[in-house]
Amino acid sequence: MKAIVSLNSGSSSIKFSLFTLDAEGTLHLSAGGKIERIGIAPSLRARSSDGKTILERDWPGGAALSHADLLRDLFAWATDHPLEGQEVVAIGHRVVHGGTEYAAPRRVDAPLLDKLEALCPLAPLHQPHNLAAIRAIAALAPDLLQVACFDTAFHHDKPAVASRLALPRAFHDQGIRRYGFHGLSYEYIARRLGEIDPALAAGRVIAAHLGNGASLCAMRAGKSVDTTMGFTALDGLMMGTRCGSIDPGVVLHLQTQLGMSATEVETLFYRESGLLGVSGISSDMRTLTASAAPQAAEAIDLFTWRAAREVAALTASLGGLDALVFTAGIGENSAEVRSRICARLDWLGVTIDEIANAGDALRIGMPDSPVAVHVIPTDEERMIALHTLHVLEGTL
Ligand SMILES: Nc1ncnc2c1ncn2[C@@H]1O[C@H](COP(=O)(O)OP(=O)(O)O)[C@@H](O)[C@H]1O
Ligand SMILES: CC(=O)OP(=O)(O)O
Ligand SMILES: [Mg+2]
Repeated sequence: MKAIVSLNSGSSSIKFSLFTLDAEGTLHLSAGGKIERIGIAPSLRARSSDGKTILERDWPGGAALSHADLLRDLFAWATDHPLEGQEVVAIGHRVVHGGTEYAAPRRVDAPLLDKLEALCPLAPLHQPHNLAAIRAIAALAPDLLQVACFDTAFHHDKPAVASRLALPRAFHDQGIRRYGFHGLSYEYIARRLGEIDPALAAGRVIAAHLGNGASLCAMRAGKSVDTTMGFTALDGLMMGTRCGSIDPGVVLHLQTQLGMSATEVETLFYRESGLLGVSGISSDMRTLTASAAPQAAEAIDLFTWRAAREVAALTASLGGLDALVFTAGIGENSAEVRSRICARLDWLGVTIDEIANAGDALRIGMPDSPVAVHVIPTDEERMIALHTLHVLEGTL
């Protein structure tokens, strides 16, 4: 049976899925897994579609292991365990930055890789891992179709006003503009909400992708009209290790007054800030919600305050709000974070049923809440597989 593999390298995780293709060309999940807590204490778990664990592994003392190290181990395991009766015909990848040029999934070739390589400085926590995985697979299986699916693509056609920075025009013209990320996740959420509640999906929706990277997307009729991330995945919300939006005067001060180099500022903003920097304890929300330290509470407070504030800002972009959807690692699993964000949005008509919320139910809004509130698990891997299938079929 033909199969498609999806690979999604996030900032703290590597997620992967195997989908088989039936005679009608429909995808069926066969197995999936993730390596999580990369940079802290990586662990891997993969399950078959019936929920059985097929692979479990820890890397004790593995905080220093990079995405590349862990991918190497994963590929070594995959090579030692060939799939019986399944022929992988394509591998789809999440590639975080597609720049101005790539607004749709693309078959990978050498010129494309060179163009994407040039975007690495704009996504240092992601793009290098995304491309390293593509190159590693190309070395193992040079004839295998590989497809790049861009996080930026979903936002490509958002209104001009949500794409422009208030800089002289020449900077915009050379690509210094607001792109937006987590697009595969938002595309999936838009589709899924369309299945769950088509009328709601046709309205004004804010999706909150709260993972190690975190952003919001304002959608009207399933299309992105605004988003909190911009030129890079550093903008917008406070994240696991990223500061999110920051007064540009701080950058100038760090460099001119504190003598920090550009590389030091990059490390500070991408890797040492956010939940990790404010708490001084961890970038991982599970650790912080379990901690009694006041610094952990302060980090969570700042995270939820920022998220609520940005929901209000995106509500202005939409001219009102019909639904708020939580997704990704924190959004799907942390009732406490959802509750604290929604409590700050009570005035906007976001009122939740705490019992449904505590149970991670699909619908957590009060029945009479003016704004519907949902928890929808994202599935970037399925979106990648669907795009890869379209490229395979030549329909893209
Ligand atoms: N049960 C949980 N409660 C609170 N936070 C959780 C839970 N499960 C996962 N998370 C958080 O989700 C974040 C990782 O999200 P994820 O979407 O997997 O990351 P990535 O951005 O790397 O794809 C971490 O902060 C983790 O602590
Ligand atoms: C774009 C981004 O921040 O992705 P992730 O959430 O996987 O880190
Ligand atoms: Mg992610």
